[in-house]
Amino acid sequence: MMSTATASTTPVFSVEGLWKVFGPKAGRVPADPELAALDPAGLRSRTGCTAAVRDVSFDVRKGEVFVVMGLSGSGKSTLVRCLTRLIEPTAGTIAIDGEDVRAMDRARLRALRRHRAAMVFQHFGLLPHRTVLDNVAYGLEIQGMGRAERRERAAEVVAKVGLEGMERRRPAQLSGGQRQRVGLARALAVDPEVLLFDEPFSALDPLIRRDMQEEVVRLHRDEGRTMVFITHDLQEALKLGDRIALMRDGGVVQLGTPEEIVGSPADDYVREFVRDVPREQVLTVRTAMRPASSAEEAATGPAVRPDATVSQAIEAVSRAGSTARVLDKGRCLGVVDAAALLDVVAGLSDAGSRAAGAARAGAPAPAERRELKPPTATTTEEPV
Ligand SMILES: Nc1ncnc2c1ncn2[C@@H]1O[C@H](COP(=O)(O)OP(=O)(O)OP(=O)(O)O)[C@@H](O)[C@H]1O
Repeated sequence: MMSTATASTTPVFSVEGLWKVFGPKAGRVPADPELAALDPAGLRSRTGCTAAVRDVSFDVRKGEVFVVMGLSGSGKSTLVRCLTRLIEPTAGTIAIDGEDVRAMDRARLRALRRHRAAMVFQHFGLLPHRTVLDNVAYGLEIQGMGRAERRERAAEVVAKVGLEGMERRRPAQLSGGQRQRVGLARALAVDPEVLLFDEPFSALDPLIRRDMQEEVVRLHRDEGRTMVFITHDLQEALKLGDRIALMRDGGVVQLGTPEEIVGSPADDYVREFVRDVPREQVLTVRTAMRPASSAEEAATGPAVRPDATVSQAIEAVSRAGSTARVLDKGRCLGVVDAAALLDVVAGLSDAGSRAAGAARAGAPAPAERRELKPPTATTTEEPV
């Protein structure tokens, strides 16, 4: 998504050294370095325990979509349920807006789940005998809001998620996608600070799934809502995530933007995970950019934005038949040419190989290149 620049760095959730261990005397596992270092099979045979979340630390920043991705059993649901203590953590700290979640009493926890961090589940959790409107109003009802006011508020949210006209239907009279919209509307109705999604779209057929993903993108763009989104689907993660935490065996193997995960995988596991991703659709032109070689090159050719994908730049370069300029607020940051863009598609563009290529050609390595001041040019043109 393009919204990273607008997300501030204030954390909504701040998680440090979090563990969730299932099994007998679970608490001894994080406390004992020898047990904590065992692999899943070793831990199970020594202790009978499973570390569903092992020593995980991250922040969820205000306004971002934070995706937790990983294969089945990697610990995604357990991790996200620990955030509001739907599952009780074994060790570590969790704060929401600086407040210690593990120190909250029952009343405070209830308020956290009702007002501050609402969960949207895969299986909707709708009440079958209630209408759409009353399902959406449910969260407001348990907050103690009066009937007229909550129905008015619910009607607004129902319209917002595209269910206008269906207010009086019951869940059984809706399609899967429509039911998921009701679930989403119910979470939104309480106007939570953060929305937590547990694989909400995995049961939907692909077209409806895409609709719902776009709904999430729209909500994020229009309302700047903070979201934590669990998925095992890489495409979904790349599409929705400002940042992605990739989990394996309870740990986070890499945390980064889609571009960082696809462009600089942390290890072979991540590399294998992202192998089939069309790189040009995820990596931005910054990956392929070099300083303009002349004032003329900085002043001519089609313009692209710094967050344009390589694929968009390829289109611009092909149409124009020339190098494209990367423009940010009228300033030329650098240029991209067809050869560098093709390198990205071919997977030859990671920092290591570019540095090696540059050294072979006797040119400065990328890190040094950034020191060079490219010729700048100002223009009023609108980049693609
Ligand atoms: N209540 C439990 N008791 C024992 N083990 C559990 C319990 N809940 C989860 N686990 C184990 O913890 C690990 C992580 O499970 P979790 O459900 O968090 O994974 P997930 O990534 O969300 O998987 P999925 O995508 O299949 O939902 C798994 O090995 C699972 O078997």
